[in-house]
Amino acid sequence: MEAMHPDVDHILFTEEEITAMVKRVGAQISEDYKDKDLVLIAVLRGAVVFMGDLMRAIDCPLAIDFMAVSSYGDGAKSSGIVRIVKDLDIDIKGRDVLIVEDILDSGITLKYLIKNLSSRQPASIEVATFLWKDIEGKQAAINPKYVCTHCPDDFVVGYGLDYAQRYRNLPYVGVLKPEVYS
Ligand SMILES: O=P(O)(O)OC[C@H]1O[C@H](OP(=O)(O)OP(=O)(O)O)[C@H](O)[C@@H]1O
Ligand code: HPA
Ligand SMILES: [Mg+2]
Repeated sequence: MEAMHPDVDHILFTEEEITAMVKRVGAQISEDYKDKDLVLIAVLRGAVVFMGDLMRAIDCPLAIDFMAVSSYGDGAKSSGIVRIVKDLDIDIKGRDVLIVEDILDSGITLKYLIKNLSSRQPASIEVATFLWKDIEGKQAAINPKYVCTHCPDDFVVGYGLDYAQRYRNLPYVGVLKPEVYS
């Protein structure tokens, strides 16, 4: 295993653990969508790493597309305002949409996306998130159908997740040392 980054306090999920979790969720999705018209929509930029692994763990026909929204900017707290930076290229009307996210934290991003994408009349819409900070009272009422793992209420980085655009390339998920962002 590679050395831990000096800005990381401790590792939450190792590369090996992540591989196993993504395979498990991929198998579930393969079973549920084998007779459907699946479109995976990844939310840039954080979800790209999970998307790359998840799509290869799904064994049924699918299409992919990307949307870019941003609410955190370069900070460790959501601004509360979600901006669409890049919209979909494909039409999702009548198709089975699965939104692919790296993390469900306050829920502000997903709440906005579900509302926005639902208005385009997909046949179905569900969420697959790599991490879920399901802390009571913190979140908008969102129930992701597919979750790789739950996560404590700390600021985490790695496996696509950033702080000020850094650390996305770490192959594990770790808790960032508070002195790095405070
Ligand atoms: O549940 P929430 O509190 O809304 O937080 C989750 C969202 O925030 C992060 O994205 P960010 O806006 O930082 O953009 P990024 O994916 O480019 O890092 C993360 O990738 C999720 O999309
Ligand atoms: O804990 C987090 N880490 C990185 N990005 C995030 N976006 C929401 N929560 C987080
Ligand atoms: Mg981010």
